[in-house]
Amino acid sequence: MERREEKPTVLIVEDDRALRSGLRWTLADHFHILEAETRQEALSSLQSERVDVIICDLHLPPATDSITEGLQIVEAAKQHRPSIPTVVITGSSDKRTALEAVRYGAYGFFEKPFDEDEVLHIVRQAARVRQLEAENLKLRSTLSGRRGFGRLIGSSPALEGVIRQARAVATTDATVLICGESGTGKELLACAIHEESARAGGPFVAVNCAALPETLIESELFGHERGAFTGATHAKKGRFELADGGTLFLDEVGELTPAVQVKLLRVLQERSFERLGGTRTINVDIRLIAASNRDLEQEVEKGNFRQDLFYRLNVVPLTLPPLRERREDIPVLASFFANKAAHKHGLQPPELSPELMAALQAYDWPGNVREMENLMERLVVLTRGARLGVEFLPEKMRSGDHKPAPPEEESESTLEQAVQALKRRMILKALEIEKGNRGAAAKRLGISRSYLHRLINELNIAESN
Ligand SMILES: Nc1ncnc2c1ncn2[C@@H]1O[C@H](COP(=O)(O)OP(=O)(O)OP(=O)(O)O)[C@@H](O)[C@H]1O
Repeated sequence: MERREEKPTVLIVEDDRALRSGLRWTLADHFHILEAETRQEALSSLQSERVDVIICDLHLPPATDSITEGLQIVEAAKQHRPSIPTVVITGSSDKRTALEAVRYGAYGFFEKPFDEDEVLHIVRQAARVRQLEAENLKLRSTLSGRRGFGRLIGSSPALEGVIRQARAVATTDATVLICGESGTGKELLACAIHEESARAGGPFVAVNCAALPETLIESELFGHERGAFTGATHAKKGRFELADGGTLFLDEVGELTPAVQVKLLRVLQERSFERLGGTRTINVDIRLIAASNRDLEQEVEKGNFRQDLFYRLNVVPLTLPPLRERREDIPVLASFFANKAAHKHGLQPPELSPELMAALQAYDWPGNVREMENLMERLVVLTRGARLGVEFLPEKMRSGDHKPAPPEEESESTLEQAVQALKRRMILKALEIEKGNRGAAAKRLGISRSYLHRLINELNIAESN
């Protein structure tokens, strides 16, 4: 398998072709170069490729007269771990915009027409910062001893039972299927299995099958050749190729369309595939871990999921229980996430009051550990104090009687809260009508499947099967 040489990768996001090629020419000796013309193309590269530095024009189509497209790229780059430094390109009379971008989190800027030495210098510095941050992160996770199964906080018999089984399977190459409600830690467990396996030195590539638009899934998974479809301006590796030598984690595998299920089955049988629009057979050496928050056996019975594929995936089944079925883990998780949030926001680790602990213990956690993580961060940020109490808890948790919840619009006081409550209700209704099928629910709501997926995560919506 061909491997990219170890130069840092710079993604140039610029719709002006001449400027782009000038930058490529300036940087190509020292960096591996990727190019994009729009925000969408840039975000897709960020998902599928390792990018170390982004150079980005703030004025990108379709909104070339504003800087919103560029700022959204700066924002997306900040979300990566470690974050990806962005260097923005500005016009000569545009210094205020550049400073605004820096305030927004951009690493630096340069003006057009650009000076080659200056660009090379700033991009080198940005790449160095990224490298240092990556080393720092690695060091921190080694020092805190949280690698592999050590990342999973909790000591309930239920969690320990799953970890025991996972430990046994980690040393093998067997395909694993992890089931559990949304937010129970399926991806974290998959990553831990990878880190404890002989493949730990290879990549761990996670794909959320529900978050990818239906039209893109095949090319995201298997890659495509140049010209394979309109807009395929260059060849691209799929996630299977990117995971070569490591582990591929297919999250929400129950969301795959029948056509992709067939193709996946073939790949699992033969360990080889062709890119979209290609004829060359590509062989990969991967370990597959799949996950689903739906009961796949039921999906097979309903005819939504191929039985042969289910058997291929379900070699070693692991089930992560919901948080309400392992309440012993709640206190330690709450303290862990409170400390983590405090560290992130530069605050002292807070103490958790007994009233808060009692409320956390009594709650049912429909969004599981993810909901807990988000809540603790919110409490830490709002309280900014040495002791976390119940004053900033959502009403439904403070009363201790959260079942059944009151109609949310009535209990929400701001417009934003009411809108969120309405979104949540409509999404739950659509999912119920479509029996949990996210594609159909998205269609019913008139939004894309990936947007629906984002909303489900943002609003901590727990789906029932
Ligand atoms: N036992 C745990 N200890 C520490 N952190 C945890 C634990 N379980 C889950 N988390 C954290 O909770 C969040 C949600 O976990 P994760 O993304 O692995 O859930 P998931 O089951 O894959 O969710 P989804 O089905 O929605 O993709 C992550 O930030 C993860 O690190």
